[in-house]
Amino acid sequence: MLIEPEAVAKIDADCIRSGIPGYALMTAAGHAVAAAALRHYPEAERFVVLAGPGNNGGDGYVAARLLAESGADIRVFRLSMKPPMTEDASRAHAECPVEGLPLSMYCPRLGDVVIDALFGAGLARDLSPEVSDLISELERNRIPVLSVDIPSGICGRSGHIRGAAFRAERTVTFVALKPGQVLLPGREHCGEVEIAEIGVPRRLIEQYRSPTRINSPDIWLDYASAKTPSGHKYSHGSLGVFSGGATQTGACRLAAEAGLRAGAGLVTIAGPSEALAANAAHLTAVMLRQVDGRAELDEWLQDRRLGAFVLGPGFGVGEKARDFVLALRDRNLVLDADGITSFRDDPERLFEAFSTGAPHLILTPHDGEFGRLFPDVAASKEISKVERAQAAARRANAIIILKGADTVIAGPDGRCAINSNAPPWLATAGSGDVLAGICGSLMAQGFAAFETACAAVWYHGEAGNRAGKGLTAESLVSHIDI
Ligand SMILES: NC(=O)C1=CN([C@@H]2O[C@H](COP(=O)(O)OP(=O)(O)OC[C@H]3O[C@@H](n4cnc5c(N)ncnc54)[C@H](O)[C@@H]3O)[C@@H](O)[C@H]2O)[C@@H](O)CC1
Ligand SMILES: [K+]
Repeated sequence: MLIEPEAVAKIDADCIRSGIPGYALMTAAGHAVAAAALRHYPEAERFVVLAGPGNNGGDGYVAARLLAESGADIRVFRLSMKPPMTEDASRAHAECPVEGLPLSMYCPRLGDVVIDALFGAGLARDLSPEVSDLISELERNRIPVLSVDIPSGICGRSGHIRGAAFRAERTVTFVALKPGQVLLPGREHCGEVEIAEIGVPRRLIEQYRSPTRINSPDIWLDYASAKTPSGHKYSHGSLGVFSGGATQTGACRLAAEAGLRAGAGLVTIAGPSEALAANAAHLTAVMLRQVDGRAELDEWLQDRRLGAFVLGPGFGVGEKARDFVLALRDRNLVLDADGITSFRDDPERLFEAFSTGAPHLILTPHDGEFGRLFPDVAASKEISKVERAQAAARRANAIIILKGADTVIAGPDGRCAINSNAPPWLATAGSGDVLAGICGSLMAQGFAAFETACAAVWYHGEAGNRAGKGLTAESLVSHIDI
């Protein structure tokens, strides 16, 4: 479950209305931070709490008090020497026996462990040059940082860096993860994340559950494989994959092989006559069909058992792609690579074609392709990757798989998932073709489009983990296991 940073204050207020004082939450938060510091840094020579003006700083003062009580050497440096901005933080400050000094007086030294309690959910603007210089100095001296709630400087909503951000070794967060801890670059700045229970009742948290989730199998649980031993090959789904010309057939074959591995009963590559020989030389279980132009395509489409199509990998950019896509407007379609780029000059033509009915188009752009279809959305730097994908999904009435190390899947109804199981080595040539094939396969097997996209991205990541560091697109296919 994820919660948005804006929900933190609302949860606080609800707790107070339920008779749970804010200071009790802050005390529990401070306990969790102090315990993590002692548990993970037994070798620390001194703990240095950097305290901000709000409740994040308040958590820091509580942790400082507890660490002092445990006998640790502890220093506190304050961003501002004015009284803290909230009642709870003021109380935590008053009860802290360690005198706080101005931040400018802190000289990092070897053996320090920094507890970053400058800003959390309340970060509202870029960090000041003073803080950003300190961050650079800590990095230069390799001083370990434990962040309270979220590394200061990371936006909890988007994962973007506001001017600069701490690079924590560990983060102790409260209640639930925030999107900015799963999206890049925020995820990398958090280090190991620990979610501490601080006594907020589950029913209150549930009310503020974000429609954005971390991608995991419970999203597509309802689609547990319906295969039976007696099942006919068509009942497992029939997938069509379009091939490009004679010299560009590898990509469609990767998608087709991935589609078979992902469980489609029948996979057919449809390509122009000039590509038949190249495809035939490499295929065994995948079927082949000659489809040169629109007439042959229309004839093939008479076969209503074809449950989904993949168009794009190696297809070539141009009018033929546009024409084929429009012919597929009432079918389940995964549009990838060249298929996406073909609509760069007139994306509305694509959106219009798929504008009605339940979403049955999956678009799988990386950032560059995304910018071709949604230039205005891509250009707005303020919005998060989640918000970009959601805006695009609404406009296109499609499921968007916005690829990257933090792939985001969004549907037009606002549902969204952030994927986090992909290893870095998954970013290799042909990897996207494999993903498109898994998507097509699952749609052909009867998964709805959003669940298809979430499952495909996740299984693709799992295959990448199993294939290991030396992964090629071919070995990736052989590790698909659904
Ligand atoms: N319900 C929860 O989840 C709980 C949250 N708690 C803590 O409360 C935090 C949120 O507290 P707040 O809402 O007070 O917010 P913060 O403590 O993150 O910061 C808010 C203050 O910082 C100022 N500020 C924001 N960005 C700045 C910048 N770049 N430079 C200078 N000043 C800046 C704001 O004007 C405001 O005064 C959480 O991150 C967490 O640490 C805990 O105390 C326990 C309960
Ligand atoms: K922080």
